[in-house]
Amino acid sequence: MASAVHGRTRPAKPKKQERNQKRKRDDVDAEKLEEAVSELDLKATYASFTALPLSAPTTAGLKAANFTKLTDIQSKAIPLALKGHDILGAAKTGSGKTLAFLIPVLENLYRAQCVGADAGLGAMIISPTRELAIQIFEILRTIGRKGHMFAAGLVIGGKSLQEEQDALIRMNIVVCTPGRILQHLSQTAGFNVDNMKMLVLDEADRILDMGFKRDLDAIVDYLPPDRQTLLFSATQTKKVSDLARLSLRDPEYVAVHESAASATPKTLQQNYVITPLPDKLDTLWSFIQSSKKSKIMVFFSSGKQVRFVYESFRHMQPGIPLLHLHGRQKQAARLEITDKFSKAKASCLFATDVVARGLDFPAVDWVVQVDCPEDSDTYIHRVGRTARYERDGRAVLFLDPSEEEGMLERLEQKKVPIEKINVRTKKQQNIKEQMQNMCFQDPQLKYLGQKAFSTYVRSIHVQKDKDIFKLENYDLEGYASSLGLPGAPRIKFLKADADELKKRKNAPGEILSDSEGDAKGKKAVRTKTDRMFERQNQDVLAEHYAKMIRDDKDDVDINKLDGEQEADDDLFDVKRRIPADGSPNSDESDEEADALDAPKTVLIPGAKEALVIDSKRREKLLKSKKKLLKLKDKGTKLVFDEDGNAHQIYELENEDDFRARGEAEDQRKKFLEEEAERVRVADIDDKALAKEKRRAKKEKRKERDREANEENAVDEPNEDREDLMANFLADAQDVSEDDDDQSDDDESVPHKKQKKWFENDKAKERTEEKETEIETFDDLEAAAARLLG
Ligand SMILES: Nc1ncnc2c1ncn2[C@@H]1O[C@H](COP(=O)(O)OP(=O)(O)OP(=O)(O)O)[C@@H](O)[C@H]1O
Repeated sequence: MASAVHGRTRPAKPKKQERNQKRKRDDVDAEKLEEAVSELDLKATYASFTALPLSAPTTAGLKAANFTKLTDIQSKAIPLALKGHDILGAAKTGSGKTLAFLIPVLENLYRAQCVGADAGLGAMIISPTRELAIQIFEILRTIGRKGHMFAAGLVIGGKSLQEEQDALIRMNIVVCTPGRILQHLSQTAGFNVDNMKMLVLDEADRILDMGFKRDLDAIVDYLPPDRQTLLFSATQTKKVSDLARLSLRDPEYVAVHESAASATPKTLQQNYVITPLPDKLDTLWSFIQSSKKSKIMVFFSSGKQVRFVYESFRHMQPGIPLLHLHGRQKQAARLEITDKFSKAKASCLFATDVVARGLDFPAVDWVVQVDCPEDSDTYIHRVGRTARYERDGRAVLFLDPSEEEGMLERLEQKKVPIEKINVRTKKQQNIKEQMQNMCFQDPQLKYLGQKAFSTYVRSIHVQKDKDIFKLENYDLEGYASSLGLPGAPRIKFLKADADELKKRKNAPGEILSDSEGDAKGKKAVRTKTDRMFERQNQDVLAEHYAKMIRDDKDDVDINKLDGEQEADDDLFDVKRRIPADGSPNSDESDEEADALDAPKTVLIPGAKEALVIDSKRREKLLKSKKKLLKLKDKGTKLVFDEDGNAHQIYELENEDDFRARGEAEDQRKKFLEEEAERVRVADIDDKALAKEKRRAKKEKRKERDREANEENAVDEPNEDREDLMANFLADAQDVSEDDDDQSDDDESVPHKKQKKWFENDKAKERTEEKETEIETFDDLEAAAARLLG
């Protein structure tokens, strides 16, 4: 079989004459096979591949790969599919569904002689993830390599569109992801799907759900309606709406395990442990410590958690190789990790649901679900990464006490047998202090912890099944502390969630800021802890802003970031000095850290009273002359006469002297007249002076404008400035917003322009004056943004 991987074609090229001879043989074979297939008895049970009317190349390929006996789903689905039926195939995880659709694809195209560039695309196999598409493609190559002439390819993105386009127009079979194939359907000239005979959706329920709905509907619009459609999944449904969307023709529902006692493999042992959210990492660490010789997959609900736990556990040297995988890593890194994990004997892979479905890692011993899955289907797919094809496997689910009842009910409805177990107290280790120390010493890690916290909280917030996930039931303060954070980060929810938020206004800890309240401009009450937290994270946020202008992607190694930060340290130190002990958290202005052991009393010269020194802040005050002046007595202003005698500014005149000068009333009148005249004269002078000053100022301003105009004549157009600033600030302010998890992943603010336009020297001077005091979160953002300038 010719194969085009990522757009590069690697044909196994027989000579032309040989090819023609082979074609003739295949034609004859195809006719015979057609006859044999039409005679297939659908009621019979086919135990071995040799019992099926399969082409010589497929039979040889299966044999070479040591596939001899059919699994249940293969035995039921393959004969139907060979006969051209549409199929809804449902069977447990690891039961061999991939061959159940790949064999019919090869065979049906072979019999139809849909081979060569002229034949166009014969079959499209869609997978929800790139990893799964690659795996399917590899199996297709394995069983197709013994003499099939099809051009098969993988179209999953991550490579140049042009390369893929060139290969795609020659393909007979394509394995693809929905987004990328849709792009080609709409953009690739010469990509002909008019003769397409088969459409296969692996993990069909996933591809049919909301996430892919638009892509899939658009793809189907391009495809010929008279094709054969095969849908497979371990959690397949017969939803009528889906059948209509795909215009299935009398589909056969093949659900081999429907009558089974459980929806999961018999060889899988499933347990759950009740682990309050703040203890989850302790339990996970303890588990890993006691399973160092095993191959383990650990599931989390977000990539941020995966990264944080991976980085922090790595620091703690668990004694087992750790790997991590999530959707925001580069494709090459993802492939390398899946490859490493496949080959590993003992290893622990932290992952998101990107590897929950379909992936066939050999010999996984344990699946651990640290974060409760969103529904029972996700649970089934996750645990299905172990106990595959008759092997044993174990799975353990961590449940917060509040999740227990709801989740167990859902699992029971889906026929998932699961039993409670407890962690041995002797084996349970407590790593909270270590986590805190690590976050304390490493702002990068603390930053990741904050992101992990906020993505977790958001993931709970958006969960649909509120019988399981009720945000107010979780101990979020405790959770933050277990991640090593000094307090629970404040989290903004989207405005659309306002109703939900209203219900949770009285949630414990008051850590959730009400976006509705924010929208109305109401200022939330900031507690002492809030202020402390905001201050303690200035380094981290500043680094985050810095990262926004770096071409950094999410999978950047944290050690590398550390290295990069070293170079930037001076810059950040100016704004926020790390105390001598090196601890970024021991900010002198933190109220908590402010208290002294015992108050002292100090006498300040000239002060009206003794000063009690009961805090570090007051102690610091002693060192500032300017501030001390405020406490001192103001003193008395005296004037000296020509003889050097001191007088008060206003001294009472001797009464006799006063009377000698005439009547008091006359003296008053005279005084008023003289003063009025003096004021009038002074007024004229003042006005002249003010006029002169205004003129000079105007002159100066004109001069400045002239200079600025000259500069602008050689610079970039002025109007860009405001836009750039607005764009940059809009991005920078989104620190606590995540979700998408994208804020620190897709930073692409143009560095050069920002630097150039962010602020001029004058503005810098002005802002530097202002930036000494950082009181609010806005101040903090502004300060961090200024650092970038
Ligand atoms: N007929 C067979 N004989 C021997 N091994 C088989 C056979 N069919 C499949 N397998 C093996 O069983 C394992 C699971 O197969 P496959 O990945 O197709 O399962 P699946 O049902 O698609 O699982 P999931 O629902 O998780 O996607 C693979 O390692 C595969 O090589």
